[in-house]
Amino acid sequence: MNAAVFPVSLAGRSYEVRVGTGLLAGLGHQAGALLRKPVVPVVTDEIVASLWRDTLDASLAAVGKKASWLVLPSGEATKSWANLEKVCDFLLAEGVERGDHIVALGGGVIGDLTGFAASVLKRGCGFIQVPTTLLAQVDSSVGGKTAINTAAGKNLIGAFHQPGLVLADIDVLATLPPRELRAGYAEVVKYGLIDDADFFDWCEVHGPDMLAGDEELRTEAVRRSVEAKARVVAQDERETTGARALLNLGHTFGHALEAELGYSGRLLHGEAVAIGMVLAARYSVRRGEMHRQDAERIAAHFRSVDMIADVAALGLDCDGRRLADHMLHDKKMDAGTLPFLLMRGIGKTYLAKDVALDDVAEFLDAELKREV
Ligand SMILES: NC(=O)c1ccc[n+]([C@@H]2O[C@H](COP(=O)([O-])OP(=O)(O)OC[C@H]3O[C@@H](n4cnc5c(N)ncnc54)[C@H](O)[C@@H]3O)[C@@H](O)[C@H]2O)c1
Ligand SMILES: O=C(O)C(=O)C[C@@H](O)[C@H](O)[C@H](O)COP(=O)(O)O
Ligand SMILES: [Zn+2]
Repeated sequence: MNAAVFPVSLAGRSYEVRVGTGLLAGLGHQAGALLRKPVVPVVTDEIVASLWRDTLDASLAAVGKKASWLVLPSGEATKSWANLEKVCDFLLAEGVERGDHIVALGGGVIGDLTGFAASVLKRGCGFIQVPTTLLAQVDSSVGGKTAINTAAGKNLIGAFHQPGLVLADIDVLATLPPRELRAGYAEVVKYGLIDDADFFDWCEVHGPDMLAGDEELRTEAVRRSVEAKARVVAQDERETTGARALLNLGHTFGHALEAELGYSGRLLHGEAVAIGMVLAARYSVRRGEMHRQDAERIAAHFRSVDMIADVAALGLDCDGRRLADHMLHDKKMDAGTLPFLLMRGIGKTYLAKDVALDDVAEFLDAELKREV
């Protein structure tokens, strides 16, 4: 076992994010006293269960415990009211008490859903995030945003509820399909675009090898991302000062694309965010705030790792107004105005409060027709 530890420090509380290898196999020891009872409720999805269930069972057996499993379907549609009920009923049947910690083993879908269930179960019980996708390791398992989707939009029902521990095991990424790795990579690149131009340079140099499987580079990508996220969350846990909103770069555009496609799996969250960040950059160019070369450098980087950079390439059957209308549900909406994360350059993201949605709709019309 080999791990680095990153504390997430919040007002009066903190928890550890451990990044390394052998963490799932050592989960029983890693979680220690957080697991108070002989039976540990674990929520996961079908694909993760087929690959990693035995490893977790063995890790609990090593400390004289056993898992009780709830296995849900894989995919974004699982973040639903119906599954929230299922998880809560499962936890109640397992007799979970407030002081217990349940385990979320999976990607962002399982982490968001299980974390939300933990936030409402008896008004809040503990949970341990064991993220198994790159996206969940670099982003969703850290920071306590939990949620489900509704017909009206992404993550509209949820809570801030921090985990008691996060175990990001690089070993489990070995079974992740390339498309899922690339989707998670978008959130890695995001940290460079927000406020760390050197990290964006690192991504340009090392991103392809990291995606191809280099374990040291994967560890470095996860560590740097977790450090960046922990720093932001410590400043603004509940997204009230504007600091945490920076983590939403590309998401207003991206969530609109996900909503338009109905969480069908045609576009993964990270894929939508990659296109969304290119749109944010190009919209910043339109406002005269960013050099066109910088925006196109971002698009070129995503293309270089076989990701879609241009919304036009999706061939959507909608106009800019329709996408802009999805944005009316964005949680950043404040007194009828929607703040946007825009860029003054790579690593220079800021929250703009003077954006007119009509102008965004017009911009999107042009982007939807861009020649690609
Ligand atoms: N809470 C947050 O701060 C936050 C941050 C970013 C994203 N999110 C949310 O996270 C979700 C996306 O997460 P995701 O990309 O992890 O998707 P996901 O959870 O659907 O996982 C992606 C796919 O990979 C499979 N999988 C997971 N681990 C695997 C492994 N080790 N080997 C093989 N297959 C594996 C899953 O079964 C699934 O099919 C979205 O709902 C998004 O809104 C939340
Ligand atoms: O942690 C955050 O804050 C983020 O915004 C991280 C995002 O990558 C993530 O997709 C988040 O769930 C989006 O939040 P939302 O508030 O726009 O639903
Ligand atoms: Zn995201």
